[in-house]
Amino acid sequence: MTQNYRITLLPGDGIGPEIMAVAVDVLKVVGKKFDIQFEFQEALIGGAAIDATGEPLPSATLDTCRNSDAVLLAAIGGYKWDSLPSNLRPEAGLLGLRAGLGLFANLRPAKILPQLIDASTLKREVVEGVDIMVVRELTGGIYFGKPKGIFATETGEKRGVNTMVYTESEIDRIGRVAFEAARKRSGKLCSVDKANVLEVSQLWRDRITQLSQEYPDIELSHLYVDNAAMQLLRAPKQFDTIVTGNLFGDILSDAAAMLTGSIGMLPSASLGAQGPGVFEPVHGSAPDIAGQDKANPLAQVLSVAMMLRYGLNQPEAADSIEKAVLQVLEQGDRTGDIISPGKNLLGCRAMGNALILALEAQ
Ligand SMILES: NC(=O)C1=CN([C@@H]2O[C@H](COP(=O)(O)OP(=O)(O)OC[C@H]3O[C@@H](n4cnc5c(N)ncnc54)[C@H](O)[C@@H]3O)[C@@H](O)[C@H]2O)C=CC1
Ligand SMILES: CC(C)CC(=O)C(=O)O
Ligand SMILES: [Mg+2]
Repeated sequence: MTQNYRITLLPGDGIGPEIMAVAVDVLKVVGKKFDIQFEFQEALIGGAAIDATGEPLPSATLDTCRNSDAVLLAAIGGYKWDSLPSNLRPEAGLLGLRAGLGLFANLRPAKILPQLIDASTLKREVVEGVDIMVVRELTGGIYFGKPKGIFATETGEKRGVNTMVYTESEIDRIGRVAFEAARKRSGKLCSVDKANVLEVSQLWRDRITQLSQEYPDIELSHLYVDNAAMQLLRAPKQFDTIVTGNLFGDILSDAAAMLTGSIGMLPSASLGAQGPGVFEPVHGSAPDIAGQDKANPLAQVLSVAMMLRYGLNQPEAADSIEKAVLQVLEQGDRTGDIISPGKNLLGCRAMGNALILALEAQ
């Protein structure tokens, strides 16, 4: 029986529309292959939404997303909107989407693919076999805490303020996601915080430690975030699942990306307790290469695979996409972000075409 899904597409800004076009082509082919019917509805977010409506997240966009089975987001942001007040910037649209859909858990896998071992800036023996899952809290912490703003002091000097806040329940719910993820993987969980300095991190560490009593089969460790950043580059294979707050997870997942060869390879899934998830690359809108057909669409395409696996329960279709990605890499196809002497340098569109051929040939 044909399965029907309504997918909201949020292409956003910069390279967003270029990589989204590839993702949609891939979904159409996968739909035919697995007898899945996708109904696409496109909506505005970020700079594109600001230009059209004056707001980074029009309420119509949130309604469209809520009224769908899954949301596929590319990226938002760009130089054009950088001087707007923070509540009107494209990034506010992204944060509003995450909060509006209650997407507190962001899963960011960083796995080195055998074909890309020599594309990492780290030595082969350091990265070979790396397979990390960063579980990042996504709707709390310093990106959402209050007070926030730029205020004038009594002397008239400006003072910028953001506040890192976590409640016990926010820590517990992301902690549970991470312990469960670790249980499905190798049973090791590392919690990353800054408990030597921040009270919010002391609470984080206490709660995660407390929670570990419910998961006696999971080996829990704790690291301060500065050490964790260093360890990720020194000996990344010591990590399996990492759980951390919003800001630390944002930074550590970009660092983890470079273990895999390029940030253009890393997908993510943003999930809540119920309702549609948002599936999006880890990277941003790459304004430096936008409109030049240079973007790597693979993080977006692998986010489609995460959507099929985690959002729509279509694991075979997800497997098929991941297999096609391995196939194009195996045949030597590379976009310019991946260090690859002697390989076929392709643009975004051509990489998409190669993927389609690989899917059709399966
Ligand atoms: N989820 C989102 O929509 C995110 C949006 N942003 C926004 O994106 C804009 C640019 O931010 P940046 O700090 O430059 O981060 P970025 O991730 O957009 O780019 C960093 C570097 O990686 C390269 N890169 C990123 N994705 C690539 C891809 N798929 N293929 C090839 N190269 C790729 C870029 O060309 C750039 O040199 C900003 O406005 C920022 O706020 C940043 C991160 C996440
Ligand atoms: C614009 C940021 C809030 C988004 C980001 O960097 C991310 O989610 O990785
Ligand atoms: Mg980021």
